Formats: sequence, structure tokens, C-alpha cells
Amino acid sequence: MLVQVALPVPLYRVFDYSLPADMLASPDRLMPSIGSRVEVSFGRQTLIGIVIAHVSEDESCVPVNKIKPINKCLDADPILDPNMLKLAYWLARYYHYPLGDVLAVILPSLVRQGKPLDLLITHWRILPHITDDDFRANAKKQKQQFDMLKLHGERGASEDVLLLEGMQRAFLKTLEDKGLIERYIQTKQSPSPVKLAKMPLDLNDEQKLAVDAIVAAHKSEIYTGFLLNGITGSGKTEVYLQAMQAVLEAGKQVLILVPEIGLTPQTRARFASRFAAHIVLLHSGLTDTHRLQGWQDCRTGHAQIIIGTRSAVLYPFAALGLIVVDEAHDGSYKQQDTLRYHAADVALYRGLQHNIPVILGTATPSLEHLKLVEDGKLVECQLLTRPGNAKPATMQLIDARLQSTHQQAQHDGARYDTGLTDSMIGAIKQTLEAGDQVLVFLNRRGYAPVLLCEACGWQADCPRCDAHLTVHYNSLAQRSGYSGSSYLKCHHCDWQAYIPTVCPDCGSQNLDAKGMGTTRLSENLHAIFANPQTSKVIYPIIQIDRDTTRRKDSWENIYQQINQGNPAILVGTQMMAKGHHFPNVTLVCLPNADRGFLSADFRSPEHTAQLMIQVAGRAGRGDKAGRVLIQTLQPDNELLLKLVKDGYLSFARELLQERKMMGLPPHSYAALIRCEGKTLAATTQALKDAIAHLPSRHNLAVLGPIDAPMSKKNSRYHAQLLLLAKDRQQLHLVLHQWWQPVLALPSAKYLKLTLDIDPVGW
Ligand SMILES: Nc1ncnc2c1ncn2[C@@H]1O[C@H](COP(=O)(O)OP(=O)(O)OP(=O)(O)O)[C@@H](O)[C@H]1O
Ligand SMILES: [Zn+2]
Repeated sequence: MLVQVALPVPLYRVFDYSLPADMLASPDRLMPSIGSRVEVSFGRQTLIGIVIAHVSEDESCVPVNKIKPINKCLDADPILDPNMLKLAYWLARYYHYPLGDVLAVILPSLVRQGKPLDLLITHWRILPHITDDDFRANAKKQKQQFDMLKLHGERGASEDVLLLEGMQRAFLKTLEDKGLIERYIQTKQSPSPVKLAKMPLDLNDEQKLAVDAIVAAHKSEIYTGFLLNGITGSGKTEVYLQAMQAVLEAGKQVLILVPEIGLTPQTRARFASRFAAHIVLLHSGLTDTHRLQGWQDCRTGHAQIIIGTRSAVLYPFAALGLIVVDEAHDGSYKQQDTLRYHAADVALYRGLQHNIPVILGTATPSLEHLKLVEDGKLVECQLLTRPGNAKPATMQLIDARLQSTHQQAQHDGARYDTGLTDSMIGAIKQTLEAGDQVLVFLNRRGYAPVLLCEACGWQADCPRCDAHLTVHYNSLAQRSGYSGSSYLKCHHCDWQAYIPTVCPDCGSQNLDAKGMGTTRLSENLHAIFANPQTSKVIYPIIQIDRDTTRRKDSWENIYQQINQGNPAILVGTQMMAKGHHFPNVTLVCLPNADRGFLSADFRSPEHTAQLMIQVAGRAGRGDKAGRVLIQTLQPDNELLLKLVKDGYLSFARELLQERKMMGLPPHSYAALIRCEGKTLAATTQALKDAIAHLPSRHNLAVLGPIDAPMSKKNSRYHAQLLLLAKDRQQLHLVLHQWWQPVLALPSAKYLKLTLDIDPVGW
């Protein structure tokens, strides 16, 4: 007998190995089981692969004398069960990706390296007799760190997790020395049954309908995909919680997917305050050890509630009972390199595999998901009202052409436009004076997107990309003599340069930063709202973007500051759009969110509208009504008017109708082939050769090759080719015959060719 092994090599095949003589001679003569790891030699390398089948020598296409024995078997029991192998096969087939590479994506790196699965990890927990009273009033920082540990309940948490959440190692030591907390090595016992830590809320009728439908699907053990289509603030989370309760009480695991790591600490708290359960967080910030531990907890069933980003959908589960995909429209669910899977699609597949319900929850469903509802493949549950007194915010357009933006800011003696109309500024002022918070949304970090020479038109461009360099500049830091915060940076490849004092082309000193990023907007707001005598602001202006939240604890601190509820102006990028609940924000301003309606990308209106509605959804979530102001230079834009007047759903349904007429996804199926190389000519030629090899163009639209939207990136050139088909099977049939030979084309030799199934942008 031979074993067939999937190896992490970019080849569309598996490899046969025999068993070594000593293994065959041993009395039990156990074959390495299907789904376990083996170490093998492969050429000059030693690799670790997964046994995927047992075959006889006759079945092998390799001559017997060429077959090498495996070096050793690493697992007594399989580490991947038949369901996980089936998932891997499905991913390999659907995304046309080599099976060995699929497994490499699925397995945590320590597993791939052949490490034992059971690791000894230090955990911290609070000693049982300790209470809040054991703290002196002035030990504030210690108490704060203690409270973070307290959130994890009596079992505490591993050191990795705590550090990731912003705890400091020194404090753990201090608290330990004071006899308040202890460290221990967690031994695995079966988890105790999940208990309710807090009573559920009384559901409103819409919520109840949704929960009943989901629980019924769970009880009947029939796969059902739900689109929980609920406006922002309508209480989708409460629906998840009560559906989860039934599943957890039945001893099953619940997987909750969330878009971004930035959100997970708050998300965890929401679930932890409802259920006393073993909750595991999975995201890209984990160390390898912690990832392996999480993987093991899921696989063995120790984890009861699993909250994770995209890749968590690829984890093995002992007893999965429900999958929730929160903010299911979010672009981050699509992996953009290697195995280009969409986590919501994989979630639906796994639901089908395990016969369990899957909830796709969102206020702004993607057109793909709306189409699945139309086709009867998803059951739609709607939540159209906000519970309690909270009303959906009213939306209003401001015509930026008519209104003066004369409210000018003054910096260093120069007066200039702030980019905010008088009525927007007036509304901000009014809101702050009423004691509320304002969110100003601008999806662009840095100071300004362009540095321009007014004399000759030179612009600071990235030498490595087809992109302008973003100006990063901080006038407050400048004035205090600190220049480190001023530089030019490419947001695509991170290339950095000094800000020139004169134009490198014509020598003019007339260099000007054009356009507006969050830093500039914050400065403008500062200038508008500062007391002219003291130049201090009464209300804090809090800038929230990837630059200001880079440090581990900074987001946590900002979050706490906002939740204290004092009047403040929050200036934020799309980080602020997602799922946050700030009850004191009553005004949301979008000074130029409508840009996306003009973009050449046909998906841009959909994504722009989703972002606008999500940001708008941050307004008026408490007792007070919310207001959304959209400042636009194109107040007659039909799409924008439709969105504001009729709401997201009718807007989206109209877009869907348009896509149908144009034969665009989701009313057709797409595969995008990208080619990357040292010259554009070589990449384009490879794609032309690829087209020549298409077995049939029947029922297939072939678009390209064309330059990719940013054809030069990081000094490499990109061209692309799009295949569109009315019928999904037809497309995959062609790809099955075509893709592997394309990779072997002579002209593709020194190029990187990739295939993206159901691409989200092109
Ligand atoms: N049945 C209910 N009765 C009273 N309050 C409720 C009920 N359901 C939800 N809430 C409250 O309504 C608020 C908004 O709910 P939640 O954050 O779950 O909305 P959401 O639909 O997830 O919003 P978003 O899409 O914007 O993230 C929360 O404070 C929640 O506690
Ligand atoms: Zn660049």
C-alpha cells in the first residue's frame, strides 16, 4: 500500500509515497491515517504534507522503483477530519488552486512546521477571593488592567491574548506580586455547559420572527442561509445572541465572523457579557502559538464561541452549530492574495456541509446576496425599525456649489478653504452646544493626497507606483520644531520621501498640498472652533484613522474617550463606519463621500452607498434623534438622490436591475486573470497567448488584456484579463481545461499569473 500526500508546492497534483521498512515491520503496521501529517523528502527538500488517500501500487502512475518511503508519520490520529478534507477539495476545485497550497492556507504555521498540537501556554487569572475592594483608590492603572483580565471570567486568558488586548507585561507581574492574580498552565478539561450571564432583551416582532426562523432551522438540522437584512441599529446583534443561545444550549459551537481586528475587542465584550462560555478570538494579530491553541480549541470542541476575521471560516470545528457573518457586505471578507476565497461564500458552503444555519447580517446587503434572495437561495429576514426610542437618522443633501465655503481657516498667516460649507459648520456647532458628539467622515488619511507645483504643474508621484504620494504633515508638530511628522508617503508601497522645499522640476517655491485628508480636516476644524485668543479648542477633536490608532492601546483609549459621551468632534475614516455603537453621536457629516458615484469601476456606487449608509448609521443610536449631512458637488446625481430619498434597498435593487441589463455580476460570473512582471509588454503578451489557448469562447465574454487599474505597483507591471459567463458551470468548465496549461505557457515563464474567481474589483 502507498499513501497519497498533498504537499505545499504550487503544483496541481499529489504525490505517492511508500511506508518505510521499519514501519512495515512493526507489529501493528498502522498506515498513517488519512488526514494526518507525514514528513517526506521532495527533491532535495524535506516537506510536511497531509495524507489524503491510501492507494495500491497498481493504482499509482509512478513506477514502483521510483517511489520513495515517507520519513515519518507525525500524528497518531488524523488532524483533519473528512469534512475538513472535503472543504479543502472544494476550495481547490472552486478557486482552481493547488490542493497542497489550499492545505497550507488552512493549517496554522506551527502545524505546517510539524510541531506537536498540544502546547503549554501560560494563562493568567484573578485569584478567587479578590474583589474590586482590594484596590487602593489611587491604583488606577492597576485597576484598569485588572478590569481587562476580569472580562475573561474565572478562567482568565492566555498571556498572548492579554498583551494583544493592550495589557502590559509589567502590570501582570505587579498584580501577581501583590497576590491579586496568578499564572497557570491550562489543562484541557471538557468545557462546562454555557450559562447565561445576563438576561436576554425582549425581542420586538421583527427580531422574534428572525430568531424563530433561525432556531427552527437549527433544530431541524437543515442547512438554511439567512440574509438578516436590518437597518443600522436595528438590533441584529440581539438576534445573533438569541439564536446563539439555542445553539449553545444544545452543546454546539458558534462561529462569528467579523470584518476587522479593530472591532473584535468590543465584539468579544458584547458576547462575553451575555454568555459565560469559553470564547476564542481568531485574527491575524495572533502569535503562531496562540493561533495553534485557538485552532486546537476549535478542533477539540473546547471553544464554544469563536469570534474571528476572514480566515476563521477555514478552521476545523468539532461540533459547529451556527455561523454568523456580521457586516456580510464587507470587502475584507474577500482574500486578495494566494487562495482568493470569499469568507461569506465559504461560510455558506460549510453550513451546507454541517447542516446548520448561516446568518449573513448587514444593513447594506451586497448585490450578490440580494440576488441569492431573489433566486431563493437565501431566506431574507428584515428588521426595519430601531428598538426603543431610537429613530433612523434623517439624511439631507447640502449643495456645496451654491453654499460658500467661505468659513476660512487661518494658519501661519495664510487663509484658505476648509472644505466645509457654512451650514455644515453651523450644524456641528449646534450639535456640540447641545452637548452631543459629531462624526465627520473622510475616507482618506494623511494631510493631503497630492503635492502640486503651482508654477509648472509637477506633482509628487511614487517612483514605484502609478500613484501620487500622500502628504503627511502636522502643523502643530511643525510649529513646535519637530519635523519628523512631515513626509511624503505612497499608500500602496510605503515608499517615503522628504517634502521638497522647491519644485524639483522648475525650482519654484510655490508648492501646495491639494485636497484633504483626515489630518488636514482635523486641523481645519481646530482652526474653526478654537478660541481666537488662546487658540485652544473647547471641544476635543479626535482623529481616528490607521495613523492615529497604530499603537496597540490607542484605539482602546479613543474608544473609551468617545464612550464617556462628552461633546467632541470625531474625524474618522472607514474605520468609524463599522458596527460601532456611540450613543451620543447625533450628527454625522460627510463632506465629500459622493466622489465614488463618479468612479469608472462599476462596483463603486454600490460600495460608496454601503459606506455612506454604514457611517450614517452611527447617528442617533441613543435616545436622541440623529441627523446626517451629505455635502455634494453633484446634488442632481440620480443615484445619490435615490439613495437619500428611497433608502439603500431600493437603491440596491435598481443597481441590480442595471447589472442584469448589462450582463454584469451577480447576473454573470467572473474570473479575473492578473499577470505581473517586469514589463507591461511581457505581461500583456502572456495574456494574449492565454486567450489563444482558450478551448472555446462559446458563451464567454473575454475582456482584455488591458492594463490593471494601477498597472505599475511596487515597480512591477500588471495587466489583466476578464472572463465573464452567464452560466457559472460553463465558466468553471473552461477554467478546468484552460488554467493549468496557461500557467505552463512559455511566455508565462518569468511572470506571476493569478486567477481570481468572483473578483470584487477590476
Ligand atoms: N429588543 C430590544 N429591546 C431593546 N433594545 C434593544 C433590542 N434589541 C437591540 N437593542 C439595542 O439596540 C441597540 C442597537 O443594536 P445593535 O448594535 O445590535 O444594532 P445592529 O443592527 O447590530 O446595528 P449596526 O448594523 O449598526 O451594527 C443596542 O444598544 C441594543 O442593545
Ligand atoms: Zn508606491
